[in-house]
Amino acid sequence: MKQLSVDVAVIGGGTAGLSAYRAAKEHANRVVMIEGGPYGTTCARVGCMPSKLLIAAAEAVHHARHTSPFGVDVEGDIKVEGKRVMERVKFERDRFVGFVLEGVDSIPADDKIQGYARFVGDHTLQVDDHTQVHAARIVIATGSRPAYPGLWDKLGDRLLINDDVFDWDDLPNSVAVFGPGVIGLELGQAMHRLGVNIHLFGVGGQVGPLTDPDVMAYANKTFAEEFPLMADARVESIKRDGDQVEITYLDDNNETQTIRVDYVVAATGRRPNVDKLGLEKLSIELDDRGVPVADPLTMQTSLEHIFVAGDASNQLPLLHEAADQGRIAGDNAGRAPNLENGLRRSAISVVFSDPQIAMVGMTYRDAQKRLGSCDCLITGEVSFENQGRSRVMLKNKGMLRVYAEQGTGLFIGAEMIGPAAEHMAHLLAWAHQQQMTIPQMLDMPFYHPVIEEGLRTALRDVAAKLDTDNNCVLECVTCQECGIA
Ligand SMILES: Cc1cc2nc3c(=O)[nH]c(=O)nc-3n(C[C@H](O)[C@H](O)[C@H](O)COP(=O)(O)OP(=O)(O)OC[C@H]3O[C@@H](n4cnc5c(N)ncnc54)[C@H](O)[C@@H]3O)c2cc1C
Ligand SMILES: NC(=O)c1ccc[n+]([C@@H]2O[C@H](COP(=O)([O-])OP(=O)(O)OC[C@H]3O[C@@H](n4cnc5c(N)ncnc54)[C@H](O)[C@@H]3O)[C@@H](O)[C@H]2O)c1
Repeated sequence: MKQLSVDVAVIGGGTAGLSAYRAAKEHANRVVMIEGGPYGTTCARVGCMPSKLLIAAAEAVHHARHTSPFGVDVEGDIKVEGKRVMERVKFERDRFVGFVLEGVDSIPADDKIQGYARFVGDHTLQVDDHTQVHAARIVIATGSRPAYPGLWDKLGDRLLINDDVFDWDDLPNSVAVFGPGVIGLELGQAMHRLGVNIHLFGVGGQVGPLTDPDVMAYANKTFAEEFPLMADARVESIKRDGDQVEITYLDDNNETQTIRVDYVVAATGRRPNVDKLGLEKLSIELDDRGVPVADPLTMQTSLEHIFVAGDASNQLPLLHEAADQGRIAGDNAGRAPNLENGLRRSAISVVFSDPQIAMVGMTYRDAQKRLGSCDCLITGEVSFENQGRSRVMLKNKGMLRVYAEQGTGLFIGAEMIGPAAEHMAHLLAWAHQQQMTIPQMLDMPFYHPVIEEGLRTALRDVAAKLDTDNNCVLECVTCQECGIA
């Protein structure tokens, strides 16, 4: 057994791990990064990038099929060649992975250990059966993996996760996607537009990551008009039938329907990879998902020498968060015991569906919890259905709701589905991080004719409800009865 003593060991060589390794190296002499699987990061290999490549192909065919309302007819059949679609997805994906691998190659060989690590002591990691690493500080950056009901394993090779989709050589005929969350919506809609016969099944009516019931209802209706989406599906059975899967469910009219599909894609959420790390051997505080609880500003856990970052932290499983958290965790693991608070940015998330979905700052659910009970939450909204520029471009589907604090007028969050949501979300996230008020946001320039004029309408709507003499927030935050002391 090889024995190594190091200042910092980083478990995981994904986005968070690479970021942590680089940050720790700024302060500590001996830093190692332990990676059990392939290098290249989840984002580039099987996440953000290949999913957006598939979506780009779907957008191309969708545009080609929807020129007629502009008075433009495309002659002849619009053909999707699945093999060429997947060739481009994989070619471009490999290019992105290649850039990551170049970065990994530039790390000295002595700093990289191949194998899966697990704790065998507070400061000791066992890597496969070949190396023991004794580390003064440790960063857990092990990412996450798809989570789905174990019973589905009986579907064998007909059950797929996102990783498998991006390895297809051709597009299949039919797919049932379970989980209309972020991955399910993005992949499901893209496959549908590329000609795959899809059914998307959810539970409890949840669509995307939204928490605002009005925006969620709009999203549900919009996507269900385009392809079969059962957000509250009553699935009675899922069984393998030869090379297909047979699914029986009750439709909205309570009638039994049976479909046969080539594949089931499980997009039912992801779980942090912390369950096989031997954490039970440590006296570390865990949350209800078994994830080490960490201070979001330092990423330090309840054990002062252990830090956590990226999807493994169960905070915000997004790429830019993984990079930020990795930097903070690595920096502090390197400089310990002199920790520094890192920069945590305003929350922003985007679903690359069409229309796009985006959320900024506090969710509606959290805003309601914090301010709703004492009537201090004011909201404004806009529909994009008659919004000038959106209508010009025939992108006039969607709604945006903004949330603010009564009295102060502080902008606290927004949820939306609509055109250019990725860009609007950035404007809003920047305003949120600058702690701007609704009147300050309305003082900013708005060009004409742009989709952002819709945002201005929503801001004016909330501004009309703002009463700056009202000190209800002050009363609310000290209100013992409503539990917000
Ligand atoms: C289909 C899909 C689309 C997505 N799209 C977006 C998007 O558009 N925008 C966005 O912001 N986010 C997106 N995400 C989320 C984003 O990809 C993740 O938040 C991000 O990649 C997480 O990075 P990470 O470093 O935490 O994990 P990873 O990159 O997964 O790295 C973790 C690494 O740890 C290794 N590992 C695990 N256990 C051990 C162990 N015991 N020992 C050693 N090594 C170990 C793994 O092999 C892995 O390489 C998407 C995710 C998916 C699945
Ligand atoms: N554009 C992006 O930024 C992007 C894209 C993809 C993934 N991601 C990240 O990856 C994470 C995981 O994505 P995800 O889509 O797997 O998770 P998710 O939590 O967004 O969605 C899971 C969905 O599956 C549903 N579900 C759970 N069990 C089910 C069952 N048995 N049958 C049917 N539906 C079921 C849930 O109700 C939920 O709607 C996201 O939270 C996000 O952070 C981000």
